[in-house]
Amino acid sequence: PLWGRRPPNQKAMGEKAAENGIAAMAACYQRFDPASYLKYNYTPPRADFGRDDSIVPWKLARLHRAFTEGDVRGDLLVDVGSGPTLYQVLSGCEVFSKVILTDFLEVNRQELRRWLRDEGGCSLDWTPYLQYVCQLEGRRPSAWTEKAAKLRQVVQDVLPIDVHCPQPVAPHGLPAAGADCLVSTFCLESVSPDLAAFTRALGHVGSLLRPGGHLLLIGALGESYYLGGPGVKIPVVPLNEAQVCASLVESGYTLIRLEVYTLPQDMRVGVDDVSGVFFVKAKKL
Ligand SMILES: C[S@@+](CC[C@H](N)C(=O)[O-])C[C@H]1O[C@@H](n2cnc3c(N)ncnc32)[C@H](O)[C@@H]1O
Ligand SMILES: O=S(=O)(c1ccc2c(c1)CN[C@@H](CF)C2)N1CCSCC1
Repeated sequence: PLWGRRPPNQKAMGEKAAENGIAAMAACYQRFDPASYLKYNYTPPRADFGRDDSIVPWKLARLHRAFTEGDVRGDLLVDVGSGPTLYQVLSGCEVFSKVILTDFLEVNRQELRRWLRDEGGCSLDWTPYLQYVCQLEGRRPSAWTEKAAKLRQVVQDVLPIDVHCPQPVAPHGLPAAGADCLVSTFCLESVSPDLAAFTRALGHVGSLLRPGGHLLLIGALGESYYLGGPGVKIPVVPLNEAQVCASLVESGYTLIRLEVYTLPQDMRVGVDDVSGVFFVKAKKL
């Protein structure tokens, strides 16, 4: 009889709801299409190297500065939730002797491996990105071929990852000492059903980082959805700066710098409802 049953445990109900939200998110990602995603976000007008107010120069310049201003050092850089993109490690590959790329989906890991093997058939030509970062480094743009070779040389592996697992990467996938630096772009808020899950995921990825290591985090502000393919609407947890800062502190990081970019109207092209982009440099306590 109902009156004889133990009242449902609030904690168990909360955990079940969290599991359901994460499972629903994973189901969305089964329809993610790398080629469409790259086209929506990494070709003009969003990826316009000729515009001073373009998001691309803004992001690449912040990554370049963060990797080269002297406090970030070590051997191993891990990119969390790489997707099918490489721009996020173009500066880091000059600073770290080992880079590990990661993603939840095999289709994205395959896209990355296609570029790394230089076999052709990639969905996007990264040359403009390589050339731009070479210029940031004071090199001539034609040095992009050397940078491409450098990146292919330092990438050690492309591993599966699930940021909702307390141990996001399989045992022995990474050295026991952890990574010296993590970079993650547009991942955590795009795979978490709510703010609590985003904060937990931040803590989980922190377990991959050695104490004193750095986290470079780029993400969307005020975004509630994006298109991961034609008709593939993926929910995003809308964040503001204060929530990003609070989640970092709650997950054991100390904030070094947070910068915000506000998307010009003509870059709001219907593939998402993002209003801004944040760049965070933080350190694991
Ligand atoms: C919006 S994309 C970001 C891709 C890339 N980092 C960028 O800057 O464009 C989000 C990525 O998170 C990955 N992802 C989905 N669920 C995940 C999970 N549970 N753990 C880690 N990554 C996940 C997706 O496969 C996708 O590649
Ligand atoms: O900042 S972007 O405009 C950008 C890049 C990627 C994303 C968004 C925005 C917003 N939706 C995210 C969904 F997860 C993915 N950008 C696109 C051009 S290259 C640099 C990054």
